[in-house]
Amino acid sequence: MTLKGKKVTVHDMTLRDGMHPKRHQMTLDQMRSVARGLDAAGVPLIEVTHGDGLGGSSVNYGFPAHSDLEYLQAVVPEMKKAKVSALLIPGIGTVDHLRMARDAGVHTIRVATHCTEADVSEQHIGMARKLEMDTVGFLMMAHMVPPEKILEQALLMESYGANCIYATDSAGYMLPEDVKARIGLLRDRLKPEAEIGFHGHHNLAMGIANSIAAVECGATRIDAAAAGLGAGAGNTPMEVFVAVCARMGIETGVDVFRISDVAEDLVVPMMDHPIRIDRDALTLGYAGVYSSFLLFAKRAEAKYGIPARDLLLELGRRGMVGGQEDMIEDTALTLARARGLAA
Ligand SMILES: C[C@H](O)CC(=O)C(=O)O
Ligand SMILES: [Mn+2]
Repeated sequence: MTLKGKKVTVHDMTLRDGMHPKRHQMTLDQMRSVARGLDAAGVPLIEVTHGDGLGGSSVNYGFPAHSDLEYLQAVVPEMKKAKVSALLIPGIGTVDHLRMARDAGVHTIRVATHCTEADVSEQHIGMARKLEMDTVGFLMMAHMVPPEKILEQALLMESYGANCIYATDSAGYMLPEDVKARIGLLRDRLKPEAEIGFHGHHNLAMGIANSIAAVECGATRIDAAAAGLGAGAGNTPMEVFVAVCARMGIETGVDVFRISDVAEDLVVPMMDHPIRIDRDALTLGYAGVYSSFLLFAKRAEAKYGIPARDLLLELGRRGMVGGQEDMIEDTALTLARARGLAA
């Protein structure tokens, strides 16, 4: 199938999903300079917030170096062409956060729920539409249920007013056929004017292949991060995705060399550890575990002596999903006791 001439909106994740491996400690200067670089490279949409979205600052998710408002105020006025988005998980972020983001100049709001819980997004999606924002429904951990369930949940979000729906591979578990089944069904059954998006994680090195599969099946928004800076083994690496699109004739409007310079000169130097498929990140993708659990599991390994890989496998067996971060330590303690490592 030729994708020549297809237009794709590349949505940058470096400054939001990339907050997970930075333990939400990016400085305002880092946010500003990366955002300026992305804008100059032609990236049209850039997400900025705590890794867990607006209001994520908490014991459960981690305290950031700056508030969401400070980050937004640092980035929004710097943008010449790019628009800024914010993620919001109902229950973590409130409608007051949403209004704050809109007042700070946020253009796109992405209301994220677990893939079976779209019904909790009605109020936030409805409010975003009332505020005339570009409103996206973001279904997380979309590998956990069949495509028909994703469609059911997407239709709910669409009925609340979302103009774009994402299937989100939060665990980096999906293979291209899994992506095609979900994106293809959404494209067939949502309104023709609804956009479809895909958000990938690179834990099985499928970020690019899965994103291209999504485009083949009708997705027009693709998430990616410069140098892949994101949870787990990172997001789909933006500079690679843009280069592959250029080779295939898919139009992103992003300059390959400028975005690779952003990745190399600005993002790689600010990594606290290499974003790569180490054995723990691989386990996320292999066992279908939420990517942002990675650093929690590594910390629990250091504290309780339970290998992060064993812990992640157990979290996968228990079907733990985003929002259950407190259960990681609890599970580590249970395993440590069972192995005689803790009283
Ligand atoms: C809050 C999560 O990090 C959202 C996300 O990027 C994902 O589910 O993947
Ligand atoms: Mn993600």
